[in-house]
Amino acid sequence: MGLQVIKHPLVQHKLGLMRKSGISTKSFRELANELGTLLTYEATNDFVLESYSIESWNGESIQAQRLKGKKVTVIPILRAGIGMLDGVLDLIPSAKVSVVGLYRNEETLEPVSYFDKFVGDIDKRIAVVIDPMLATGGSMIATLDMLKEKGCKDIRVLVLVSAPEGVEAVLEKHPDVRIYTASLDSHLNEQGYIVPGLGDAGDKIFGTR
Ligand SMILES: O=P(O)(O)OC[C@H]1O[C@H](OP(=O)(O)OP(=O)(O)O)[C@H](O)[C@@H]1O
Ligand SMILES: O=c1cc[nH]c(=O)[nH]1
Ligand SMILES: [Mg+2]
Repeated sequence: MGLQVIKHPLVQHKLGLMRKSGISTKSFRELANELGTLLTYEATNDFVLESYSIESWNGESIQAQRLKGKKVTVIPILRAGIGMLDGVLDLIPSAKVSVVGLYRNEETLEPVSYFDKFVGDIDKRIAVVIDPMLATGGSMIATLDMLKEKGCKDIRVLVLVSAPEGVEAVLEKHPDVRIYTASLDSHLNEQGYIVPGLGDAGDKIFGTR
């Protein structure tokens, strides 16, 4: 399905604000959620509708539209994914939340799993994975492997900033997944950080830097 870079002016403006050095935890958190909302808007534009009858304000019976079909589970990758969660739930308030806990080993850059909790009917839901950063792709691939093992078929990934190396790795292993991102950045540095990137998104959201 591939990669979609969301070029919307509001997305690009907010991402620019997030890249500034010295940004406060409060501002970084607010912008991560706002971008979570905007990426959700784009990633749901093919959701299926059905018509149904309602009685309108003047007593007439009219046709309205409502969402039909599969429900959603949102999967934040801990910790940093939590920073986008409220923004996503603003648009899909009835979504169930599954959680994947992973951190990246600083030397090997390999993902280390420490927690997961999935909703029971996850195989019947559209899965929306959220994480601000897609760097080597290791954390995302590990998450997608878990979701596929649980039977997920329709999986969408929302990331604020992605690196070409990570996107290529994810799509090579999981070509059926759709990735929505605010930016495809230049490259990874020697420590595996995205350039120009955002720095350590988890630390900035939780104030641990
Ligand atoms: O594509 P990758 O090379 O796997 O790197 C990306 C991962 O690294 C960051 O998490 P981190 O390990 O810093 O954990 P945190 O969210 O707890 O800070 C980020 O939020 C992604 O989950
Ligand atoms: O640039 C990066 C890479 C991984 N994790 C981050 O938080 N930032
Ligand atoms: Mg981190």
